[in-house]
Amino acid sequence: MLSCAVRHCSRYISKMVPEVVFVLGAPGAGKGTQCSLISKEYDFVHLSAGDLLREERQRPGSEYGEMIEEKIRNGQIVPVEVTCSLLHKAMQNSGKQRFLVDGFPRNKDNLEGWERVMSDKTKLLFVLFFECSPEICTERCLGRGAAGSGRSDDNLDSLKKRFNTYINDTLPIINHYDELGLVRRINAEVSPNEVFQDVKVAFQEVGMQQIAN
Ligand SMILES: Nc1ncnc2c1ncn2[C@@H]1O[C@H](COP(=O)(O)OP(=O)(O)O)[C@@H](O)[C@H]1O
Ligand SMILES: Nc1ccn([C@@H]2O[C@H](COP(=O)(O)OP(=O)(O)O)[C@@H](O)[C@H]2O)c(=O)n1
Repeated sequence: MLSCAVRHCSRYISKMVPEVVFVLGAPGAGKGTQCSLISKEYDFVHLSAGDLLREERQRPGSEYGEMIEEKIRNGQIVPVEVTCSLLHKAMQNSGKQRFLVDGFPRNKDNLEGWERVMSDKTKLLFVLFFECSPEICTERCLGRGAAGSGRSDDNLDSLKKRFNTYINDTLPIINHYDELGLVRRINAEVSPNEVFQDVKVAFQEVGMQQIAN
């Protein structure tokens, strides 16, 4: 009886595929701010590709530290092998089932790397796309820098390069998911709270319940 229950249970666990929402938008569109709000009200773990890369850059003995710093400062995208492995490890270490993958996939290399390694292991629920003008985004990133973000890329020189990368490399990825009918567009030019009201509707539409407080 017990062994039967264990067999049944392990079959159930092996069927629980981790669920993922990709969170995309220009630098400063408010991805991190919204992910933090979402993870407080929904059972999702926030995994920021940029934060994971910045942590890896700081990790003593990391073989990738210098390469990551150079890419970040120049607004370029780190090779997917590094980023995907950091995301994969963070997912496994969390022991959780639902993830907001913030700032990924950001170019063709990211997309293909994820498809090679992770797409069979996970289920993509949808792509949350925060739409915000370059002017507002630039102002927000400079504000974040002035407020002491300590980020080596919250300056005008890096921002110009980050926007070029966003337009040339990230928008085609968003268009790819749009063609698959997976993109949920959100106006990110209003206050964080107003943005979050629209975000909640997107989560409700895929059947996600808010966590009772
Ligand atoms: N809706 C908003 N209105 C005004 N400022 C915002 C809004 N969302 C975020 N911010 C601010 O803009 C900056 C960038 O936000 P952040 O969430 O870090 O963006 P991203 O993760 O997309 O780079 C932060 O200083 C944040 O406090
Ligand atoms: N998938 C990713 C995400 C971020 N990054 C790097 O990390 C930088 C900062 O990304 P971020 O998501 O933390 O910040 P924003 O540019 O969205 O404000 C990017 O400009 C890239 O250099 C990357 O290489 N690959």
